[in-house]
Amino acid sequence: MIHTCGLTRSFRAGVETIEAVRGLDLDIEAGSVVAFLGPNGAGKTTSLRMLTTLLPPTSGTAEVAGHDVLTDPSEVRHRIGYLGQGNSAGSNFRVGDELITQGRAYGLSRAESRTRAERLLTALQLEGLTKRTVGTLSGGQRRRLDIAMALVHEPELLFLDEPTTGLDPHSRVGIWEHVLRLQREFGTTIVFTTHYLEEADRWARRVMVVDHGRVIADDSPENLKADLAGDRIILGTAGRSDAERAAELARALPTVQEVIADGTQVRIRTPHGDTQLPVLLRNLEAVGVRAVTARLTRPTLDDVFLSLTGRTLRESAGATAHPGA
Ligand SMILES: Nc1ncnc2c1ncn2[C@@H]1O[C@H](COP(=O)(O)OP(=O)(O)OP(=O)(O)O)[C@@H](O)[C@H]1O
Repeated sequence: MIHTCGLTRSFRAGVETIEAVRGLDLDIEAGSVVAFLGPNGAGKTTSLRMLTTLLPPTSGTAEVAGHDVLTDPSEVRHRIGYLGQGNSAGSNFRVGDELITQGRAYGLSRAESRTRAERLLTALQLEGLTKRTVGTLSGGQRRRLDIAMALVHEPELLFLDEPTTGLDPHSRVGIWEHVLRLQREFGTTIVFTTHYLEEADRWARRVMVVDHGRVIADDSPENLKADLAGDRIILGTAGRSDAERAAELARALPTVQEVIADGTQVRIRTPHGDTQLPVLLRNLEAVGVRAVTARLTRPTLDDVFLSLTGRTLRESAGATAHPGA
């Protein structure tokens, strides 16, 4: 559905050249749900804008929904839906009319536009608001209308740039449930950007971690967390010598990534904490060492970002990426 090769975009800002996207190579299959996750300025929006034909690349190629973004932009646009950051429909129109007009703009007949508008309003639970003017909607309702607008021409591929930023947690979950239901129903490919780690983790099947214009990791959230961060087991023991003995036994376990004995505590990093913890407890018991406490914590995508870059995404928030070279 998306194939890019060496996609690059730089901007000139005075004497400075900002390399916003540096050689993006992508292969995204139809029906995927893919998240671009990265700090401010990482190049997520610039990537989406190139893929949606809104911004020409400096170099490289991109084929989206079977068409080249540079030589066939209108074919691409007919096949995709795009929800930009902070989009919002005009405020004086009624919700239903707004959607019908959008359908007409895509060349649908009035009857077809109306049918699709009704179906989308129902799917996005906006049917009770058809006659309301857009300006009276809440933030979450307005964002759902924006999504309906991006879907009215039944695109094969939907790009969502920070679809839930600024919404309350309840509305955020609601929006994702709607989008993913549509995805299941129509097989739409979804590509989205987000700052919310938990959204990428929960809703995407594939996460591309972006930093300084490059993809630095690309896998399912589960694999990223297991391979790059690992679970943490924290054992409390009755004394230092018990902790040292426990650390020795932990190091002997297969696939353990890191073991630190710190006073009476032992911290263990492993990709399979849930299966390693009972084994470790059994091994401890066999040598007469008692764990006073045992805790298993699962990693987050922020732990993944930390292990890749030495920074947390939260630390990076607000920093604009101008890496220089
Ligand atoms: N029109 C422009 N002119 C100059 N620099 C730009 C322009 N658009 C983007 N940039 C720069 O390119 C880099 C990447 O920006 P981009 O908006 O793609 O990042 P992002 O990952 O989407 O960030 P955010 O999460 O804050 O939206 C940043 O350093 C940004 O300042």
